[in-house]
Amino acid sequence: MKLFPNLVRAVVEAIDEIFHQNRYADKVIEKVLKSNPKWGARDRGFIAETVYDMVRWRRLIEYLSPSGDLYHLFGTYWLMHDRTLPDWREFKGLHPDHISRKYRQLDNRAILQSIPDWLDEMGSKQLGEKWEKEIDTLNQQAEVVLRVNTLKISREDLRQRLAADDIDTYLPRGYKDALVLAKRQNIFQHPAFKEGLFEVQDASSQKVATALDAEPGMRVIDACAGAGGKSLHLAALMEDKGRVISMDTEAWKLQQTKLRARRNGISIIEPRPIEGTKTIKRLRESADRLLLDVPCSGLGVLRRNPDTKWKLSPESIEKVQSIQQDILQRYSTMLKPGGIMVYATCSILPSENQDQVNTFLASPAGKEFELIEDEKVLAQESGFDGFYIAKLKKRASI
Ligand SMILES: C[S@@+](CC[C@H](N)C(=O)[O-])C[C@H]1O[C@@H](n2cnc3c(N)ncnc32)[C@H](O)[C@@H]1O
Repeated sequence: MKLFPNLVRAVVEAIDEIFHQNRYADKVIEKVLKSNPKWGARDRGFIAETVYDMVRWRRLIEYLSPSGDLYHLFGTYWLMHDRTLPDWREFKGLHPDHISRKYRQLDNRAILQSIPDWLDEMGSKQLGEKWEKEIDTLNQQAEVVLRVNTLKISREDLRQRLAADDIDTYLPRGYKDALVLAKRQNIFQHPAFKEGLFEVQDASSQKVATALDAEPGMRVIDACAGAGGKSLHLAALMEDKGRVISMDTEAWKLQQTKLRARRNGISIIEPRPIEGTKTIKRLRESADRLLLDVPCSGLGVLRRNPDTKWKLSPESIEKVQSIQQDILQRYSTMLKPGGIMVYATCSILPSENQDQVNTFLASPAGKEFELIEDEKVLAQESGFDGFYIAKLKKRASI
């Protein structure tokens, strides 16, 4: 594979901002790609994938590199993939045999898997023998999964429409609205996206709305709706009949939900920002179905957001866990007696998942609830993102 100086420069500049100025990888990549509209799809793909992969393998690269020089870091990354480096002045001082010897002698799992020590300890403590394979899987690149908007098109028809443009997809077993792209590409450019025929949503994430068993005509609250991925899915499952109240403390995210609903041809979504405790109290016992897709560490979606590894800390995880319990305690009051509530995270840590549900069930706020079932979705077993989905029922009043 030939390296082009301008593309390597773009990668190195992006890495500088992400590693040294602590900026978010997706934002930096977006800015870099915008800076040169002449780059074609292959160049863009090279820059984006190389930057993400270097972010993913940051700790290992820094360990193996002879120095912290950005070109040395890039060259080390390149050599780690058994590729050869061109004879550029910037790569002087890099020796493939030194790097491979250092790699062969390495037996520290946290460095090999390119994660902080505290994360390796936490994962191993909470997931036991499943941890090693899980972190290994979470270090691989994710596939691109589409959720077909069944309000507008069937899965088979969308598949054919994409195939006509040489976009091959496969049908993953057990996910009835999902299509997986055979090859990674920027699918947002396709006209079918602009027509609202699909959304990009991982297969594990597609299980969340399905777990609510929402029916047309019901009143559903999605209490942590964000940009609305699950609200859109819920509205499609409800055939755009009834009401989906999409709430979030970040009102700007709900603007996205609104735009996406329009593109999807959905009319039943009502965005409602959470302005304080009153917003919740006003909706007491008003929902047939309640989704709590709570903020979490995001450890189940590391394949998609590799820089999460470097942004998290034991303290930030502890903080998000207290928000999760607070949401369970206060928001569960919005469910009608006899209704169903789903608690979901994109984390694989029991402390954010079943432990939270058990704490809730043992508390006064949880005494009306019973756990119907829960699913601990590990990336190593599903082949998709790591998730947790618990389905609870509130006893009907007598
Ligand atoms: C996992 S994300 C939601 C993703 C979204 N459901 C989707 O499918 O696209 C969690 C969301 O919870 C929101 N959030 C954080 N604290 C909250 C709180 N106390 N009440 C409600 N939402 C909150 C965040 O702004 C974020 O959008």
